Amino acid sequence: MDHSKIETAVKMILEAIGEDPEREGLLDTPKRVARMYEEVFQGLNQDPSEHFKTVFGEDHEELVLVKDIPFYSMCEHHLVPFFGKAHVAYIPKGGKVTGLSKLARAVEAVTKRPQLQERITSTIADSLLRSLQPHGVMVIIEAEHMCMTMRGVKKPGSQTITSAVRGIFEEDQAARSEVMSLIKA
Ligand SMILES: Nc1nc2c(ncn2[C@@H]2O[C@H](COP(=O)(O)OP(=O)(O)OP(=O)(O)O)[C@@H](O)[C@H]2O)c(=O)[nH]1
Ligand SMILES: [Zn+2]
Repeated sequence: MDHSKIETAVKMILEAIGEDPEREGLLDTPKRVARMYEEVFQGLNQDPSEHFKTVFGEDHEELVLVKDIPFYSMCEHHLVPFFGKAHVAYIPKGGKVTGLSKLARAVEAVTKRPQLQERITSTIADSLLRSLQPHGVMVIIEAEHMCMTMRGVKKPGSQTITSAVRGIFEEDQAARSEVMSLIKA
């Protein structure tokens, strides 16, 4: 990541809003923001599928759900945070299960970029589907968008829920309901 470019840009924004980038409290701000962007955008060069290379041979062809995975992302329209919880469910096939933490690692890789909630949801689902070829995948994300709470339409507390449903979950209403009730439990 080009830190000096970020620093120059942040200094220009501070000047543009009528601040004095040379005052004591702001002197190190461009450097801090560059370090912060390095951290919050660290998923940009990551492929979530990389995490699904850890595969165990386990004869479990029933639901696996990791729920309440906290995440923070940045809305690509306003570059302000949106954050919430991701729930990732799949039904393994052919004895291929992945490490549970890898589901959370995939969420990290996909959320730490300028993003849209819909794209996060479908990217995780499609990546899991391609990597493990399971019977089905279901990803649900619930989030609060700060561009809708602290500015603009100003609706604090509003939640956006997105889902991506693949494979067996597309036809099987009971399987979808099982996931939904476990998420709510
Ligand atoms: N679909 C989708 N929209 C998002 C997401 N994050 C932010 N947005 C929306 O992106 C839209 C951008 O709309 P614009 O009209 O181009 O920008 P704006 O004038 O700042 O819009 P307002 O937020 O309505 O003030 C807004 O409606 C946001 O709520 C997201 O993850 N998914
Ligand atoms: Zn936004």
